[in-house]
Amino acid sequence: MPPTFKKPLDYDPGLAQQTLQKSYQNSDAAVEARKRTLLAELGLADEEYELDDEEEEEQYGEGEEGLGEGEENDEEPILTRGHKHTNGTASKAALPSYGYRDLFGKEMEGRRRQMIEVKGYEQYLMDLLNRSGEQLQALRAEKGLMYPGNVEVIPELQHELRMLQEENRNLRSSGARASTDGEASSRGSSNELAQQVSSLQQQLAVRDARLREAEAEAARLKARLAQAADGPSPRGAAPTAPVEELRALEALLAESQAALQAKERELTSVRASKAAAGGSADAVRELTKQRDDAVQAQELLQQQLAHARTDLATAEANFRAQQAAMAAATESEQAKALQKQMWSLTEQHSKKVEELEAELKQKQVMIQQLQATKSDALQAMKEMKGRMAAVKSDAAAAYKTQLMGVQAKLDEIHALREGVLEELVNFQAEIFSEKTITQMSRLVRDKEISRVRSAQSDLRTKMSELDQALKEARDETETVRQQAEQVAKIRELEAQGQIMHFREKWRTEFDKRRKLHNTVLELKGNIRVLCRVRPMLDKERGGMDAAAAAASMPVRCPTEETVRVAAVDNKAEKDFEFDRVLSPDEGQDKLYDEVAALVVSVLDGYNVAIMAYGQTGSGKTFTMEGPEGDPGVNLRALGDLFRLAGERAAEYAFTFSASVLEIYNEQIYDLLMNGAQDGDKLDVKQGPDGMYVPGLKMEEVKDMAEVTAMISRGKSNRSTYATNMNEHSSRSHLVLSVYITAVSKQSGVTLKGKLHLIDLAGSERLSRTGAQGDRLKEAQAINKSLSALGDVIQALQQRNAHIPYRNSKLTRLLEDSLGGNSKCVMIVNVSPATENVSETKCSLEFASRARKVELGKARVNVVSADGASGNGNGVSPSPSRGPASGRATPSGEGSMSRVASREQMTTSTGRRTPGPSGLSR
Ligand SMILES: Nc1ncnc2c1ncn2[C@@H]1O[C@H](COP(=O)(O)OP(=O)(O)OP(=O)(O)O)[C@@H](O)[C@H]1O
Repeated sequence: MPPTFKKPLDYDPGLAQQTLQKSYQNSDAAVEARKRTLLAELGLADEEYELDDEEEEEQYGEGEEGLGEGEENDEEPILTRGHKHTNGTASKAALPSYGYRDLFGKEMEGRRRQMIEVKGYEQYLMDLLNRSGEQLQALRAEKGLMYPGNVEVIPELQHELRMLQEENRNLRSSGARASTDGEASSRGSSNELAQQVSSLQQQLAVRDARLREAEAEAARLKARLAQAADGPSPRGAAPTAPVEELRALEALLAESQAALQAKERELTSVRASKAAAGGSADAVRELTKQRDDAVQAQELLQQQLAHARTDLATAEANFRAQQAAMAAATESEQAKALQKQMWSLTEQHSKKVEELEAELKQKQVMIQQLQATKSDALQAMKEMKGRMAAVKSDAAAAYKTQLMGVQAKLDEIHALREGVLEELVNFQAEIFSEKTITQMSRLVRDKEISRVRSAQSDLRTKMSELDQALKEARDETETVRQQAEQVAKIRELEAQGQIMHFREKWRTEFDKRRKLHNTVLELKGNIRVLCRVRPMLDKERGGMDAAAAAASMPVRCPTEETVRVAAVDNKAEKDFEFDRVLSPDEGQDKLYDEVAALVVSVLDGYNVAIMAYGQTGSGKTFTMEGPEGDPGVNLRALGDLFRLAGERAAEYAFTFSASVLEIYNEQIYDLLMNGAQDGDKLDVKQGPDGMYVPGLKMEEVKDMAEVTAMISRGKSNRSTYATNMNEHSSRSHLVLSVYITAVSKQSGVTLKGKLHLIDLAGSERLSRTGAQGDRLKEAQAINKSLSALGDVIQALQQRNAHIPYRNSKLTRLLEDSLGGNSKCVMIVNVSPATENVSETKCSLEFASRARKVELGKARVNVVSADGASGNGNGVSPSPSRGPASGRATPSGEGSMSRVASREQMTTSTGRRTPGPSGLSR
């Protein structure tokens, strides 16, 4: 009975068929050889038993049919017709019956076929195992050692196969033995044969059972392989319909095999019963027939199974093809989507390009139009210019011609008038001569009179004509004048463009000049010292005229930077050098010219102090205030500031405010406050914008009128509490302060400048005054503040770490004006009188020392648009705090370099003389 088996993966039917055929051939050859041997042993010629398969089949069929159909042929030997050397009738009767032999041959044939099938099946199994092994190796190589158990299964199967092969060999040998035994038993009884057949069938059953086990194992392996191959794949499951069909067929095959086994068992039992009953050939035949039918049915089933496997292989191939197609379809769909996207992008891009091109074209058209308009405008301008030039030249020519005509007419009229006048004169002469010489006849006289009257009438007519001509000429002149005005207006319009240009240029130049000027001042040093020698007063001349008095003055000004004090009281003549020395004949304007630049820098956000120093009567008040009609620094400075602020009004919004205070006996008085004040109450403090006096009245001023009114109010308040104004003014310091805020209209940046204009108290020495009581107290106070000023100047000069600003109200107030972020001018006023020479020398020495002070580079007080304070050079966040920033590094590089340059300048000119080191007054 052929074993049932399942189609392995990649089953090759061609190879199996080849193997099967080969096995058949080998088996056939072996069986044939055995047959021949048996026939030879039986004494039968080959020819007698020569049957081809077809004949044999036919004979068997007929025989079997015959066995099944007719009872009379029961004993007829099956191989009767094979005896060819005998005729039909004679041989049947003459030859012995060989029925067992035929039966044996048939059995042998059946066994032979089974063996062939088994051998083919073995081969197939080997093939299957080999392929499975290869697939397993490939899978293991691909997946790693995922199914190591398979490796163990294959050797087991191989071992089992070897066992089966061994059994087959045994079967063959037992078959051979059975043949031998059958030969022997052919001489004996059919029972033995039946037993042998039974035994063989049992063995076959055992073998089939094992084969089924092997097949089941192979199926299990195949399933695991299929699982290993399909399981991890995400593409989907293999088609199940052909597999199910295959399984159904296999099940059918198994049933048929079971049925076959049952038939065989039945046959065995029948044979056994036959043996027991003495044999029943009919029953055996019947069973044999049934078995053959079953075998045929099995073969049919196997064919169906093969078909099913083929279908399965086809389905699998289709499935793979479908998977590949699906993958390809997915890829092609993606490609299509991408292509679609690309097309859409390309379309969008093309649209955009088209839009841009259209826009570009529009722009080009616009540019062309604009160019055309521009060229038209240029052409029109050109034409206009030409026409204007023509009009101008025409007008000028016409004006000239008309003027010449008018002039000619006027000349003519003048000539006529001259003629008429001459005639009149002649006529009068004639009249008078007639009166005196002869008596004219009345008639002649009347005639002459009428003639004269006629002439007069003519003259009047001519005069009226001339008046008319003159009027016309005037009208023409007016017309020409109007035309000339029009031409002038046109010229003015033309010039305005140039004016704007020049104004801009001027502004740039102005800014440059201002910056350069500030730089020059900075390079010169921050305390500039000017010396002013006042003229001799009448009372000082001693009866001398101005020229003689000037010639006798002990104080001279040999150069613009030198003042010379003559030798007096056994002291040698001495020269003092200052930044500028103003001689007695130099007026207020010259002095102001020297400080004007510093005054202007207040508008740029600098702190500036201008102080007049000198003994009483030396001209300090004259310099700062000035007499009526000849204003001093104060009013000139304010006038200048208002004027410049007006000029810069386009760029900045300026605010002016001012205060007037007095320091008397070390107390501060607010001169803008009416009535008596307690001077102790006002003190100097340091605020965010620098030094200030809390409670001091600051008034906003908008013009010079307000300033003048404010100053005179201050003076008036001062005089109310000062019993003797002249003496009082000599013993107090007067400070006029101007605070300017400039907000840039462009950037919003605020500049804050402060100007102190100080008329100091008289600087004469205490010993010289001989004061006592209140006078002594006043003198001591003055001495204290001026001494403090001297100490501050000395400390600054020596670049001390500590500057004693707090020693007096004056120095405290000037702290941010004598500091590093300010500009300071000291005007030392001196008297030229001989009796004042000693004090003059003291003042000049004091001023010389002050001139050596280097305050460091001045800084602008800036408040940015967002309110943050700063300064021009970024040194200090609070520029007004002089001591904190300006002198924190008194020996800083900038300061040193400036000193060096100044001293170098002094050496090169050789005119500077170092003053005494002490500052005592
Ligand atoms: N440059 C000058 N030209 C003409 N006169 C002058 C000049 N300087 C001063 N004087 C006159 O000298 C006199 C004294 O001047 P002034 O009062 O200004 O001195 P002072 O230093 O202010 O005195 P005090 O300290 O007492 O105030 C005045 O009569 C003044 O007119």
